[in-house]
Amino acid sequence: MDSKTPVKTKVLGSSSISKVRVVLRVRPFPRLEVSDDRSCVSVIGGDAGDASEVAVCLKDPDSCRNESFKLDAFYGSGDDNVKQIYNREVNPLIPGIFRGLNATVLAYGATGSGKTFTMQGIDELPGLMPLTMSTILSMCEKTGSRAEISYYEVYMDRCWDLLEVKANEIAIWDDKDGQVHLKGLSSIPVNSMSDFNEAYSCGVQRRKVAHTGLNDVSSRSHGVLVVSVTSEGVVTGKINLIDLAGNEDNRRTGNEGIRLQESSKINQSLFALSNVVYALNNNLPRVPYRESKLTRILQDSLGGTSRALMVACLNPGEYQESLRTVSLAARSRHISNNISLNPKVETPKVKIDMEAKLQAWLESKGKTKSSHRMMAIRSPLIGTNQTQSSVKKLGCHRSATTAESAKLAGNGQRDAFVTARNLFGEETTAASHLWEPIQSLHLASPTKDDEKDTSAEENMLESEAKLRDKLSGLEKKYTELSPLREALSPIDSNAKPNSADGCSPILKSMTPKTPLLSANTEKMRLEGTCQKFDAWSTKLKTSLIKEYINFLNTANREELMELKGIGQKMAEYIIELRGRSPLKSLSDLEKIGFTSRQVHNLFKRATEGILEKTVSASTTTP
Ligand SMILES: Nc1ncnc2c1ncn2[C@@H]1O[C@H](COP(=O)(O)OP(=O)(O)OP(=O)(O)O)[C@@H](O)[C@H]1O
Repeated sequence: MDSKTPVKTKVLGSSSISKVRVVLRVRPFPRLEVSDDRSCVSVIGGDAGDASEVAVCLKDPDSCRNESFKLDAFYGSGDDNVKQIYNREVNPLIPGIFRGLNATVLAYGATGSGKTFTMQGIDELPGLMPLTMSTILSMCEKTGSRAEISYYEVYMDRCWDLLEVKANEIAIWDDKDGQVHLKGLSSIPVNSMSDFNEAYSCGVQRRKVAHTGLNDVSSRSHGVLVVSVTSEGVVTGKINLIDLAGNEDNRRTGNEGIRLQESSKINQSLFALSNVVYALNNNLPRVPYRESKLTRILQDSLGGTSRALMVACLNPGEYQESLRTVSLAARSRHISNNISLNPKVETPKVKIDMEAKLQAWLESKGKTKSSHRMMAIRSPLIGTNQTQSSVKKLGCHRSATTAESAKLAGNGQRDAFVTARNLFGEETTAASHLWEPIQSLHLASPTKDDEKDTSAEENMLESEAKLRDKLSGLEKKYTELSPLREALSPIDSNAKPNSADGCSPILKSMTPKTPLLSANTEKMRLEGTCQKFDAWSTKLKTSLIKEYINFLNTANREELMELKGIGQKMAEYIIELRGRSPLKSLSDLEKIGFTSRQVHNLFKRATEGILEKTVSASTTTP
């Protein structure tokens, strides 16, 4: 974290806990309004400027009732308070965006409290949005990074792209890490402030505003400007700048018809926001993010992985509304976010480390690093047509007919196990060792998920057991020709059939009905064989996972849709997601809305499919 950043942060290993920072901004009274001493808000003990927190007092000028709240900073009604907020609160967040952190700045408050003035500003006094853009552009120049913007609004609980000429609704997806994905949201590169002003002002004009009894130009939607920083085509970090619509008391706005409907949607979404804050503050087991589009968007900023700054805006002449705003603001201040680097930044680092590890291992074994072999290890089938067709069959099994299976009988079995063949390669024993350093990387993800989700683990174990059983069956039938036999050759050489039925001891050891062998040496040999078989099964599983992921990364839309559980929308989203960053593990599927269990079931079905096909094909082989 930046040493200067005002965001309250506690470092915890690779991630850090950062509380939502909440500052108060008071707009001036309009010119003709009563004098400043009618202001309902004041700072207890004065504003020390650099104090770590301030106590704010809200006083009802009519009843003299007063209440105090603690916040992180106070910005009084001076003309330049937006610039001050920018310099002290927002500017320190920007370097983090270039290092892979995300941030959110949101203006919250009642209608007419100055949120749009704070975020958007006016020509003479630019708001936090243009000020942020300007700093990001100058940092891009220094670092060689690029900036892109997206701009959208949440109107009547639906999201609309503000940079598109034609109305374009966007869908929201969020993953298990709280990362929000907006499907179909456009983004445009910005190289200068004039690029920005051109695109942004068009967006501002499209945003819905209307005259109400409390504000001449009142926002009817929540507006979100996203500025992303990219380096070598990969998003490093981004900042969401959010101008919320204000809470409205409809006894005072005089809203009717569509204005009233808009107002009720605005109030509902802000109520959902207060429920989220309440749940987070009270450690409730369920945080109701899904109650509204607004809370889904804010998921990463409230209790998520992003740094967050709330600018609570007050109209000093509105006691009741100010009380409501400050009350929620003070509660939001206790929310902790678990700040971590954007995974898109972390991943290449891990990859490089693994390559280095593999290289070191090869050298220690006196083997030359052949680029050909390295490619085969990283992605056994990458770039070949065979890859696509063979892996595609993983998901096609349900529609495959017996006749098709029979047709596959000769080469079919080979095709079905192309995965295993490519995994183990020509030099089976040597290739198996090459996998050792990589195993930990690729198994890491499913294992971590398995810990979280025991049912998923059961599924996977069940799947693996079936896999073993079926492999054993095939081993019996295809001792001569089976590619699997080639793949399992080290086991074969150790475990010669020694029973009357000609089954290998491996099969006996895998079934509980098999009588125990009495001789100690035989038992040890058998145990060793079992261990090897287990190791090979695990490697095979790892290989299948890799192939499946490879397929998801390379298949076209139609091919993806042949996988059970993937419809057109999901296929399109996979293509869009992998365009930004290729899928690296099964758990990446959770980013597009699958639960951990669904991911495991999806893979399980595909694995069973390939084996079912092979077994049925095998029965027709003479
Ligand atoms: N610092 C300021 N100096 C001068 N005028 C201000 C200042 N802050 C806010 N205002 C004025 O107050 C009025 C209301 O502000 P604004 O539209 O930003 O409120 P809002 O909170 O966004 O309201 P809504 O939720 O209805 O959209 C505007 O006319 C704006 O120009």
